[in-house]
Amino acid sequence: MSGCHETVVHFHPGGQLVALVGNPNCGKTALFNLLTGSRQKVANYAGVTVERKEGVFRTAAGKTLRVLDLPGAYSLHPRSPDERVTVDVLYGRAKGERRPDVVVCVVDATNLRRNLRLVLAVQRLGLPCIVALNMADMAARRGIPVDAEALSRELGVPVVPTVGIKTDGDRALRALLEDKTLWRAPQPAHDKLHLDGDHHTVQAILERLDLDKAMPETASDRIDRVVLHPVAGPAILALLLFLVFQAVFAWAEAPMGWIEAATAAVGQTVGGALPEGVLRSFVVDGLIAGLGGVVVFLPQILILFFFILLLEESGYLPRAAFLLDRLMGGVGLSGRSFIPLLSSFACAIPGIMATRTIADPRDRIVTILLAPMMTCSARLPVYALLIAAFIPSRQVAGGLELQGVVLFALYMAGIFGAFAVAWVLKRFGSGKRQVRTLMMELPAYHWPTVRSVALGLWQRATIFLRRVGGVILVLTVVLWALSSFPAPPEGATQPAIEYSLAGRIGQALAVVFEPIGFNWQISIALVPAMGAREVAVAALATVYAVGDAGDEAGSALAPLLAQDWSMATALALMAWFVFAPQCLSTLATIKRETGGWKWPLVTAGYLFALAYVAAFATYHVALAFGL
Ligand SMILES: Nc1nc2c(ncn2[C@@H]2O[C@H](COP(=O)(O)OP(=O)(O)OP(=O)(O)O)[C@@H](O)[C@H]2O)c(=O)[nH]1
Ligand SMILES: [Mg+2]
Repeated sequence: MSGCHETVVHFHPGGQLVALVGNPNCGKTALFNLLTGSRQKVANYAGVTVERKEGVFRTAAGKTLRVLDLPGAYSLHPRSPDERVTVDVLYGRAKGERRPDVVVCVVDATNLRRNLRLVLAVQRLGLPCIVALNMADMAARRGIPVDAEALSRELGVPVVPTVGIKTDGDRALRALLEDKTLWRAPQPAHDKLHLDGDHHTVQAILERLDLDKAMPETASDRIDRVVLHPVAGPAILALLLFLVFQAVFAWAEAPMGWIEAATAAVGQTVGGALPEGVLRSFVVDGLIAGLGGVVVFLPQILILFFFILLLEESGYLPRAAFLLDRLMGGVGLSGRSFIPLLSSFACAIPGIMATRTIADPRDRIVTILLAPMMTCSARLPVYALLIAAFIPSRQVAGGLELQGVVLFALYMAGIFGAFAVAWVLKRFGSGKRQVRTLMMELPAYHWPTVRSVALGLWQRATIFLRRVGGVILVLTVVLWALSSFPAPPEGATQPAIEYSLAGRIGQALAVVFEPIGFNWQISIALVPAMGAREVAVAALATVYAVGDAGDEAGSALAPLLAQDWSMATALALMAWFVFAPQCLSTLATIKRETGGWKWPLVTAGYLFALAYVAAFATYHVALAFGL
């Protein structure tokens, strides 16, 4: 395509379009999932959805409607990139999307004062509009008597109660969408007053519905008195995080043992059945050693996500953001950056996308730059492998498991690294910035349902196994081939792998990596690990399995490494992985979100530099201590 003139072709797919619009965290995505059978992410904090997502709703009469889930918005004057997505759709400005035929205004029945203002603004657009009075269960439990019919008379549009977390909680909404009279031409735009006027209109409605009284104190308020307490709050947060890391090691031990045993058994059976040769090496050293080496970390990843899901669903996350706002303010970050950074513990990609909720462009860029330093779940296999090989499993001070302590320290290293960079950017960055207080909503706490946690874990397991069967498999096979060919010349004295292509490349790279303590096997493993960090584990497993021709098939990698590397090397490699931006998809996401090559290049450059310096320092300090 030529870039000369800006002709934007708007492609509007057919089918009548329903858009779900509402304040953040009112349950739009929960309803969207019920209506369309999708499984988009639902969690108890504002700003979960940052892109528009489409699904299909089939009416009883067999008609299909296209349904859009949209990011939450407080008003139709967008302040952050995610709100802009919603407002663009409502005005028909979204690229490749037509203007909705019907808007479902989702409102949180326990917070009508704020939610109704957006409804009034949407009504003024003149689009056919209906109201889903969501969280009807919560309102009933709290004794807030919202009368849907009375509200419908006040607003002049249909109002139906819904419960986003109950199967069939969308029944009334479905019935309404079936109603043909809904799909008439747009209503005339209301001529109500704007802004301040809306405030009074809402107040008048609430008074007439007898809903303007002071709310009784809720259970959430009582919990918050402890959780947000200036002393108890941070202590609880620290304890919680610490428990998570202990659990990741303690609980995973047994299931990891099973997977290891199974891998070894498969390796031996298959290895025994195949004749000595290339095919056997491919299956045993390439596939089984490589992939088995990664799959073994599934239990740890699931345990980590189990806790992340609990924190997300319970409503604790915004509290943690609130507690850390002061601390983050000290290094020039706002509490707004907390949730994007925390999401990056799963994976930097959703974390970087979540920065769309940050209104200030400079804050957003800084958060994007820091997100890859948070320890994503792809690093877990690498850390866990090195810890299992080099850190003895024993109790230290007060019954803490040393391996868990080291893992915690690695996570902390990423966080402190990010804070240090943020501080430098604040100190030497351009211009003075005013400090703003964090305005963040604290949603009501609720118990995560077993169903939603189970579903979340299932999704994580599938994502991980798909990675193993996809990118990790491909890269491992490529590495196996490079390590196996060409075969060594006649009368070769060194192990065969040293004559292979991988061996040669590794030895060439080792010149760069030698000062930080990496041998050629590590150097070669780092190359395919640019595609996905876990590949480092599969690659090491393959390189050592191929290189270790005489050894029993399917033997565990950790003891091999423990024999071959010094402690200093292992620690340096851990330090490298804290910082190294070993993930092309993250860099691609940064390019997409910032719209250019500048920021992904800056990110890659400074993180590789940091990684090298950190590994160098770690290696030499460790050597000095005689490790
Ligand atoms: N009790 C109750 N909880 C609900 C209901 N609907 C949704 N929730 C919960 O409310 C929280 C927010 O739901 P989401 O669907 O993620 O909200 P959203 O409006 O899509 O939020 P954003 O994408 O951040 O704008 C989640 O914890 C849901 O489980 C409901 O009707 N009753
Ligand atoms: Mg959502």
